[in-house]
Amino acid sequence: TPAFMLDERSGRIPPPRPLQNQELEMLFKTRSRGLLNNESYPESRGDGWEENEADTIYDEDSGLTGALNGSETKKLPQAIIIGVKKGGTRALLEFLRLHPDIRAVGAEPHFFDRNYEKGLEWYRELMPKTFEGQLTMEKTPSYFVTKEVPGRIHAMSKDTKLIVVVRDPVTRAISDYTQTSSKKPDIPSFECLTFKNITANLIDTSWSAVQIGMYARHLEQWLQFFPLDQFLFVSGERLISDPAGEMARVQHFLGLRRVVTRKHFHFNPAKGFPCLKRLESNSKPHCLGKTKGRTHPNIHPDVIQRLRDFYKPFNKKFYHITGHDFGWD
Ligand SMILES: Nc1ncnc2c1ncn2[C@@H]1O[C@H](COP(=O)(O)OS(=O)(=O)O)[C@@H](OP(=O)(O)O)[C@H]1O
Repeated sequence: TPAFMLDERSGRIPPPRPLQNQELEMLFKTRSRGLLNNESYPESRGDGWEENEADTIYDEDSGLTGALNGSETKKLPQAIIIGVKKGGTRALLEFLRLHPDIRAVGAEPHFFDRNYEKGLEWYRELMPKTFEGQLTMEKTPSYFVTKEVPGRIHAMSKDTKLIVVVRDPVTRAISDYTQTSSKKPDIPSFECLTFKNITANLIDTSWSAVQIGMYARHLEQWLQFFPLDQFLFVSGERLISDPAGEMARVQHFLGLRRVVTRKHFHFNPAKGFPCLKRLESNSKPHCLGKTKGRTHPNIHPDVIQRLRDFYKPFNKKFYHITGHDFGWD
């Protein structure tokens, strides 16, 4: 199942009129360029793979509008969703794509962590075309925990707006583990992997599922390059319980009109998550694919408690730095 279909975009195509020969030619060129660009996509697309179908629709639209008035160009992103893995980054990006002033890459480019040697022009080519005044965005959740990334984004533009979707680090770790074990069913239990030495109560901080949740540590790296007011911390929990409220904060932070509102969301009780409504059609709301909102395994309560204790000082520090209590403790 494709995730959110993005044919809201078609609203931006000018009213139909017969195309001149020249325009047809331009249209053809733009489309074939688009195809080549798709081929140059990095192999790694994160696990939001099923959403990429929507991307194709979206790129074709932009080719069409661009050909008709020639004013669209590919720009480097002015805002990036930098993390965190399993925080709700796909949901946030898909919610943002409802906004007419935002265009975003569907796949995760992994430019600043894995493809940096390809250069900024390669990165810019991945971006969708935008009109003046539209924001270009991408999401790659591993940026938040990769130490080279803050300096690299700063070198691209010191004004880049940075969005971090954060989620209770214990649930996040379990979600991360659930994803890994869905691909490698033979891995040891969560309880096993959590500890270096269970009798000594020594948590294995080198296990990425544990390490990613030490948010304060990672944030300190970023704060060496960017001031705090260039970040927006989105609550992954509120993105589920109050998507419109959280989206109001995001749109405000990005300096956008509040277009995405409660009208766009429909809580799907079977899925247990908000799904998106297309306002101009009566079709059913679209939910994210089945890799989003997986059932988590039951983890031994003692292990959960030990992880809670472990994260407590990191969470406290994170609340202190951000000035926001996310309510995980
Ligand atoms: N609307 C909606 N629909 C479905 N899922 C939603 C939604 N909003 C947030 N979430 C939560 O997003 C979690 C996956 O996070 P990410 O998209 O950041 O994961 S990834 O890092 O890109 O793999 C995913 O984690 P799991 O529940 O563990 O699968 C969801 O809890």
